[in-house]
Amino acid sequence: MAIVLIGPPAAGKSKVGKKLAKLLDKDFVDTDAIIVRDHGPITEIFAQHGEPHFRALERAAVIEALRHDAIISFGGGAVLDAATQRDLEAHLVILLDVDAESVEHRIKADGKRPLAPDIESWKALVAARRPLYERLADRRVETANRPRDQIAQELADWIHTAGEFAE
Ligand SMILES: Nc1ncnc2c1ncn2[C@@H]1O[C@H](COP(=O)(O)OP(=O)(O)O)[C@@H](O)[C@H]1O
Ligand SMILES: O=C(O)C1=C[C@@H](OP(=O)(O)O)[C@@H](O)[C@H](O)C1
Ligand SMILES: [Mg+2]
Repeated sequence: MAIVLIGPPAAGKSKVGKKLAKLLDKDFVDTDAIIVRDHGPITEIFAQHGEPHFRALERAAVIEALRHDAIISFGGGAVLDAATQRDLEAHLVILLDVDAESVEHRIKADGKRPLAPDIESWKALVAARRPLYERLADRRVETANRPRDQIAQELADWIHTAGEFAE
């Protein structure tokens, strides 16, 4: 079983996932990193081939990632795929969440998300996905105004206590 981090763009899935993997001494896999490794920068994929093509590459990255007994950070839209939604039933799924006010400066700071270049598009994207994120998650963690180390440590403690992650 893998531990999968899902949630809105810039919630911290990639950064917290990496820290969590270190704390649990597990491998770390990021679906966006697989896509970039095999196909180049995400902004270029969106610009040259559009979102449906990106989603197809992302589905393949999800299949590869879920083969690993690892901490896996999904891209924010990976859960839109129906087959991925079904696959997640076999794994521990954690929703890293954040509100619009807190995420605004994070988005401005990196500016590399084609579907959420500004806070208004982020809000619309996340409002549409929120029911899906909540339905798929076994646990939800708020990340606003909290350091990433603290979030990762809380998750590691919970996973150990719950004993839900087979060693
Ligand atoms: N808990 C946090 N507090 C403040 N900034 C954060 C936090 N988590 C992530 N960030 C910042 O938000 C941006 C997105 O983080 P990232 O891990 O790439 O998110 P995701 O993978 O969910 O899109 C980065 O610039 C990161 O430094
Ligand atoms: O929400 C989305 O649709 C996307 C989120 C991004 O990943 P992060 O959630 O890691 O930023 C990346 O996969 C791509 O830009 C599309
Ligand atoms: Mg990410």
